[in-house]
Amino acid sequence: MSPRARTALHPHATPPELIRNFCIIAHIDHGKSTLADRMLQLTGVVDDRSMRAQYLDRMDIERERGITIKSQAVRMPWELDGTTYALNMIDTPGHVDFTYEVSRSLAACEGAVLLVDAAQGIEAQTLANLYLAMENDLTIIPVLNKIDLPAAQPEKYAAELAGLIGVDPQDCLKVSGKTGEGVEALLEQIVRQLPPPVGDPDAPARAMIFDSVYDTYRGVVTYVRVIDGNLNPRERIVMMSTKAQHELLEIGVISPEPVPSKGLGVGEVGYLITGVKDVRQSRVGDTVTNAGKPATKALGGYRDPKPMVFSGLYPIDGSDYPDLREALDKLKLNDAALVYEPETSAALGFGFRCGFLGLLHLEIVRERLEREFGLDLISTQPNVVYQVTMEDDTVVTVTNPSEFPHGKIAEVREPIVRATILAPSEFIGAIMELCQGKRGSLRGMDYLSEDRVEMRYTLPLAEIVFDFFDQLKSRTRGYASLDYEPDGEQVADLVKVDILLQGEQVDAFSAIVHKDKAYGYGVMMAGKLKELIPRQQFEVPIQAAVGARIIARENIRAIRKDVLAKCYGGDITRKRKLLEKQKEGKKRMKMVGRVEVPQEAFIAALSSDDNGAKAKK
Ligand SMILES: Nc1nc2c(ncn2[C@@H]2O[C@H](COP(=O)(O)OP(=O)(O)OP(=O)(O)O)[C@@H](O)[C@H]2O)c(=O)[nH]1
Repeated sequence: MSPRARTALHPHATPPELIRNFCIIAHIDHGKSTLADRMLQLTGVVDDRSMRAQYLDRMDIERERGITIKSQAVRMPWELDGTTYALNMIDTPGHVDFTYEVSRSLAACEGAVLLVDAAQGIEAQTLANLYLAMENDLTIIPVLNKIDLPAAQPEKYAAELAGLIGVDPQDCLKVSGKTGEGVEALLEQIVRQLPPPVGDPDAPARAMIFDSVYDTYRGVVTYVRVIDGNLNPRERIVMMSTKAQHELLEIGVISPEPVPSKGLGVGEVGYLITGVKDVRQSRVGDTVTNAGKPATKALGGYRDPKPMVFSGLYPIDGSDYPDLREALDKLKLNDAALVYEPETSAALGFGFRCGFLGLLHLEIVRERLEREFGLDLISTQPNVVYQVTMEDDTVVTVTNPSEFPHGKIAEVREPIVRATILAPSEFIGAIMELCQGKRGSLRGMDYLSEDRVEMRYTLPLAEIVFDFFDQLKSRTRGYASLDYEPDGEQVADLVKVDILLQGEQVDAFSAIVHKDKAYGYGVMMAGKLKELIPRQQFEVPIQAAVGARIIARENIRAIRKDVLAKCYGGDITRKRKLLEKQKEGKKRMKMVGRVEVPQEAFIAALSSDDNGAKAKK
């Protein structure tokens, strides 16, 4: 049956009692996307011929990295006892940076399949996602996955999982997303155990926007979940926060490609197209209603995500600045957690200071900007947000080291997180050592089973966002898992380290670091720049300074590069040509005071691979 024929089963909106909205939540790599693939196949939404692994991971980056970044909603028919139900599945990302996507998806569902790898057991994000689902009052179906693996211990982990959510171990379903074993039984339980959506079909329409994307041909495509009433093609709709009115050109469901329908009713999940090109018209979290019979009260909306890590993004070619602005506007539509505002840097020119949920988020945004919009970008050293209180009680919020105030500072506060680490108990010592080195303090520790512990720490965000996860993995041979959430701020001994070239400060290289690490940063940066900046016609000192105090120094020795040296005697045109060529080369240089710094030196000095700012996967 073609997708179109299937929706013809319900030419108008599907009655809510035949709808089940669910998501799959799990720790990263526990097999959500693979299970989703099997469901698409079993329900006939994707035929065997068109099937490819990770079907719903539509972005190239997702497929290459094998991770889910965006949530995806898809509708699948499933027959039970002679009745055909519409199952709306929302596939969600597992990485801690994308928890925001997960929480939005959860708000669109009545139930969650909690998936646990039967060879690994419960991990840190299993817990984090479970708590999110519980906060949203979702019905939870516990499922052990990968039972085909020889190392699987479904009985052991069923007991762990059952203990966690307070059910009988017998009630944990056992499946293999790879072989398909147990997946039909799971689909049946989704219909039986999850409650159908409730809403008032006769009330004015209210639909929640949970995602939107920009399509070059069709304009903005908005994904909604209908709470009350109906939305129908050709009627006029209103976005409640902006009061903007549009005509609904097309409305439909994703199954697995967009399929137009004759309307969406209570509990349904689908998409809207109004032909609008202005990306700001469709705000995630906004409520859509009918213009003819508008609702008076908007739905609750989502909590705005708070960016945790900031970095400057600059086009390598300064003339790409307007393109970068447009690209950010479009990307923002598909990534509500991204924030940005224009900034200028003496060294890098015009760019944007952008806020991200974490380093992986930064990496993904940068990669999407480069790939989807063809931009070449440079990103500056990432940093967290600091609150600086001056002695006269004024408070300065610092998202960029160059904003760090001069003058009399009373205290500097940095963000901290509440981290949960799950690991086999033999690694307790190694984990404690790592956390202490990162200025952490232990809040508590519990045994989940006799050989697995949960350790809870308070840690500075700045210590955790960079290489913490890599170090944790290497010290625990890959067995530990980590999750964290913001937990306020603390006073810390922080200083700003500046890098000076011949006495001139280079803003792009300044960093705010803990006092004990200032020296390390200064030596590292000065050493790196010495390698990267070519010799000039005079000696160039590179210094690292905290305030007026120099903490590290390197020297680039002088050289006199006389391009005319070889042109003895010689004719004047040849000389001119050589001088022209030298001028060309200079265009790609940035001047810092009298020092010429090649663009490549900035890129190399700030490249994340070298400064230890590698994102965790
Ligand atoms: N043996 C076996 N391997 C599986 C099974 N399900 C998934 N895998 C493998 O586990 C790995 C992770 O699977 P994914 O489906 O990509 O995991 P995910 O949870 O969607 O990952 P994220 O989207 O990044 O959160 C892949 O290598 C899969 O091939 C299973 O039932 N059995």
